[in-house]
Amino acid sequence: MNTLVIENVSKRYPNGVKALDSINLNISNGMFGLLGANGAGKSSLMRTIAALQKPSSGFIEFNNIDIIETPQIMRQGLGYLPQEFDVYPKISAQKLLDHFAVLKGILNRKERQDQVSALLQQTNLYQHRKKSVHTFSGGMKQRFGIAQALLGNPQLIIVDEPTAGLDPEERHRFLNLLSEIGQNIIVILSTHIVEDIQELCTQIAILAQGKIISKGSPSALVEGISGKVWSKIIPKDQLEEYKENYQVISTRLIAGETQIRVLSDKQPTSKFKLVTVGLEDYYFAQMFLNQSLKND
Ligand SMILES: Nc1ncnc2c1ncn2[C@@H]1O[C@H](COP(=O)(O)OP(=O)(O)OP(=O)(O)O)[C@@H](O)[C@H]1O
Repeated sequence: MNTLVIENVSKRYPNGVKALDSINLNISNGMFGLLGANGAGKSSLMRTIAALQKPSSGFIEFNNIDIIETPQIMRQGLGYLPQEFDVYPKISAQKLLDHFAVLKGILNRKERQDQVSALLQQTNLYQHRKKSVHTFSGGMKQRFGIAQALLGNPQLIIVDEPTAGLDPEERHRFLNLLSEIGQNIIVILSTHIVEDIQELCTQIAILAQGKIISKGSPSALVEGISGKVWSKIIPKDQLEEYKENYQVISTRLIAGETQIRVLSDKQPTSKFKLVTVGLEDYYFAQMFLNQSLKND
């Protein structure tokens, strides 16, 4: 079992932005989802865990090794698929993966060929191995990104917002691949898309303005607000009024009508219907409560 321990990690950039504020997380094998809006600090945390930047304070240990003191250990044992990974020379997928394998220090030719073939198979790209990666679809490129991240058998994989721009089928395929990999190692998936993590991640954390505002198993978190979210269709011009009187956590347009979802221990009025809650409701509720705390 692999373990990643993050204790009191903060990061302030030279321009004064505090991107991470006392982060504490304990992560072991499986898929871990890090959820947060744009600018919440997800990439800052991913880069810090990947030992690509040092935290301003705090402590990170991977399998009992201090990775702030010895970042090279982390960089060697890690697979990282950054947000921007889209620059490919015009050579075949197989050759490019072989090249990445050399960069990862897999110098034995036979070992390299075996790993490259196995990874192309695992990511379902073997039949496309002779094609150049720049001709691949978005989903194929992301799967290629995972193949390169898996070179050298890393025990920790970090994927930063991997599903942006993928169509539903490719997204599904990609997430299933990650979940398969997560059975034996730690996979950290950072995303602002709730559906990406609700079914596949065993543990999640929600990040807002550099702080973890909630963490746990998705089902336990969702259970915590079960029976407390109510919906109502309202005239659009009354939205502000409802926001003043109720804890409106989300608004959506359904078949041209405005539906609000409200957080409340009791049924607000007889016109409100109880909602079967999902992770998205939990996420919106947390964001709402976090914002209310800040406004107080
Ligand atoms: N190298 C940097 N120098 C200065 N500020 C930075 C740097 N990188 C990120 N920031 C700032 O830190 C905050 C968190 O950014 P970060 O990219 O970590 O968030 P994110 O959750 O990954 O967002 P996104 O999904 O938009 O990438 C933002 O205010 C951002 O402008």
